[in-house]
Amino acid sequence: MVNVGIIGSGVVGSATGKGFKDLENNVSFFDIDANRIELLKKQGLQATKDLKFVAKSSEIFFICVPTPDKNRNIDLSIIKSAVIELSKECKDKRDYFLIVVKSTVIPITTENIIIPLIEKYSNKKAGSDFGVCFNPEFLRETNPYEDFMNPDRIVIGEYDKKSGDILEQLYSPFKCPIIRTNLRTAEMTKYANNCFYATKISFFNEIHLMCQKIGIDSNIIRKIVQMDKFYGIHPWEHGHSFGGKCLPKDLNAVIALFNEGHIHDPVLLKAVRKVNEDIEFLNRCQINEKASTPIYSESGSIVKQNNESTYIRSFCKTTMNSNINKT
Ligand SMILES: NC(=O)C1=CN([C@@H]2O[C@H](COP(=O)(O)OP(=O)(O)OC[C@H]3O[C@@H](n4cnc5c(N)ncnc54)[C@H](O)[C@@H]3O)[C@@H](O)[C@H]2O)C=CC1
Ligand SMILES: CC(=O)N[C@@H]1[C@@H](OP(=O)(O)OP(=O)(O)OC[C@H]2O[C@@H](n3ccc(=O)[nH]c3=O)[C@H](O)[C@@H]2O)O[C@H](C(=O)O)[C@@H](O)[C@@H]1O
Repeated sequence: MVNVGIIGSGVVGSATGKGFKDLENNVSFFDIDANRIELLKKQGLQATKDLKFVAKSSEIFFICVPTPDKNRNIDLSIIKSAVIELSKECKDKRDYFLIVVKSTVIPITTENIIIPLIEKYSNKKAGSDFGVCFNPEFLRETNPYEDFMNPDRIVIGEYDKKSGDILEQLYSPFKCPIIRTNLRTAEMTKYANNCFYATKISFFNEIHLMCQKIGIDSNIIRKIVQMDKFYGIHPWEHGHSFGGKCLPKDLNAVIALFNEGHIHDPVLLKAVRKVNEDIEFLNRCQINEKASTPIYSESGSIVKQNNESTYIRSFCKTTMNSNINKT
């Protein structure tokens, strides 16, 4: 039995806390919204606006506060303030404690922002006085508790082995794979998961837009495509462009058909081709770097031969950036 504190008891915090409570842990919920607290109390749960009480009575904290969008970027102000307030209340803790970030944050937030804030406001030292994990949540709004209790996998990004061991122990009743990794990999995994989902939706919507104009039901296509055994699998290590006899030519053909026919500007498929060209170009640079042969710019002119790898890499980067700006 572990003493768990939930900081931010909304969709994720409530599901997380209820789940660990149902797994025989002692869970207290904290929130700044009195209505949220009342709702949880009515469900017979230990919920309070008293952060001092939660800080004192918990050994593992889950930070589940919002990280909303602000001008198409992440707003970290809420999580920063929540972490600061919790850290202040942890100043007097004598025993080791673990802080687990479940809120979705961009890579290296936990290392560069969260941990320094905890150390500053608690006067404690990461590693010796407290541990830190980033533990992305994959539940959906529609089934939060069921999704929390039945994850496909549990990802534990750990500051150090001790932090990861403690969190893995808490998750030991779960039967799914538990992946241990570093903090930034876990943070990025969450974004990759959601962005892949979003890409698939926009991909089939792009197919839909193209098909709609020529009388094809794209839902039939989706059903056939997802029968492919490779559908959900990414067959190889990243960093290699795709080639072969068919993928490049078929991509060009479908882009040309729908673009030139002014049926739909296939922006997503063009982006797929662009990424592939950039990867190809970067790899060519690196091969040239190794072979120290001249590099040819896209216009065909020889870029000044220079064996300085930093020069070659920065040339590739500049070229790629200028190309990206063109799209
Ligand atoms: N909703 C979802 O399906 C999922 C959300 N997430 C992520 O989890 C995080 C939380 O999202 P939700 O649970 O959906 O948000 P929510 O809005 O449902 O709940 C957040 C709770 O935090 C409380 N709160 C706000 N400021 C606070 C503070 N300073 N201290 C304590 N509590 C505070 C709010 O009153 C609210 O009750 C976000 O980063 C989100 O991206 C991750 C996976 C799934
Ligand atoms: C990759 C993935 O499945 N992400 C999940 C998603 O949860 P959420 O509840 O937002 O998922 P959802 O409601 O099924 O879909 C999100 C959006 O996508 C739309 N949607 C979904 C499926 C589909 O075929 N077409 C479509 O347009 C939905 O209408 C909705 O607007 O986002 C959650 C989150 O991070 O908030 C995340 O934890 C969940 O795992």
